[in-house]
Amino acid sequence: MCTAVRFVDGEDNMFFGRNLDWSFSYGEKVLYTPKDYNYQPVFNGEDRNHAVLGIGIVVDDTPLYFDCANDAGLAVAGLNFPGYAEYASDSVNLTVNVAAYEFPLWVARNFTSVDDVAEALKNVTIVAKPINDQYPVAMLHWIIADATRSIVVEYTASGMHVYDDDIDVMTNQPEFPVHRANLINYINCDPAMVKPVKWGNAELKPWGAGLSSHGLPGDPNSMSRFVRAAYTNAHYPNKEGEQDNVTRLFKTLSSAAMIEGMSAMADGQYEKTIFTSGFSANTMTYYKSTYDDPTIRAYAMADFDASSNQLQAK
Ligand SMILES: C[C@H](CCC(=O)NCCS(=O)(=O)O)[C@H]1CC[C@H]2[C@@H]3[C@H](O)C[C@@H]4C[C@H](O)CC[C@]4(C)[C@H]3C[C@H](O)[C@]12C
Repeated sequence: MCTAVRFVDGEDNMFFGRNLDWSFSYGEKVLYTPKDYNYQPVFNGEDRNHAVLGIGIVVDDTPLYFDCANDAGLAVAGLNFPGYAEYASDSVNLTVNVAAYEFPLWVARNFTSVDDVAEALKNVTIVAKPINDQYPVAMLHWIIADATRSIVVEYTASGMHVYDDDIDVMTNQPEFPVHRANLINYINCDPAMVKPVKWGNAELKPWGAGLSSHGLPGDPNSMSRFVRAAYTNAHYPNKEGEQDNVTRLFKTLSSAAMIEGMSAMADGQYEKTIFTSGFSANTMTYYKSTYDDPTIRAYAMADFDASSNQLQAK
């Protein structure tokens, strides 16, 4: 399972991040695509040359991003959506065709705001074309975020769906509107300290903090993680400065992280949070920690060679 969140600090700097929950790593690294990299979209997509920084692998000299952000502060992450995602089997005339594997790169190379992406998506076909035989098409949906808002993009049998994500969270199946509606089941949850009550002659006193959020789901399934991440993200107090906001980002994501042994996949392998990654538009920096190395490491866009035309990995 995967979880993504977005928030802004008091000065409207966006922070965006995700947990990548899976049973194995693909050997992903922090990957920088300079503006002069020769990106050739597979179909008729454009390249407007924004520099891109994120997490991914390089296949056939193409950066395949799991999540990334660009030099304009626009970020995108792909999360599993099997059983619901259904891309077009071939390109469609008179539309902009984007292969599923290049979708995050196409978004980050071309746009400066969520509004611009949402407008462009009105005429986009996402095509089920694998990059090669080794990597089958991944069935995903995406969250796209900037300093103003986030959207969720789902391409299903009924075509393109773009949802305004006013809760700034995404996980996996089912569709975004189901997650959004399910939150109503938890509107009783609240961080306030519960006051003592009387039931008849008995005085009942809380035995500590936390009772008012009783019922918040603690299990790792996708709908429960959505509720938990939404609750944590919405109630975390505003913070000032880079360090406290990066802490906020990683702590919020840790509330929905998967611990090895909690949940097995169909093949019997346990899912775990392989890595947590995040982007600060405040300092244009990517951050990453892994399951085995929880140290949060920083990768500033400025530390890569912007004048090169070569992909750079760290
Ligand atoms: C497995 C990852 C999603 C994690 C997730 O959402 N887990 C949920 C588990 S569950 O189903 O809900 O149980 C996804 C996110 C991004 C994906 C990768 C990116 O899309 C980039 C390429 C795309 C290629 O088509 C396949 C390899 C790949 C390298 C993908 C492998 C895998 O599908 C990734 C890594």
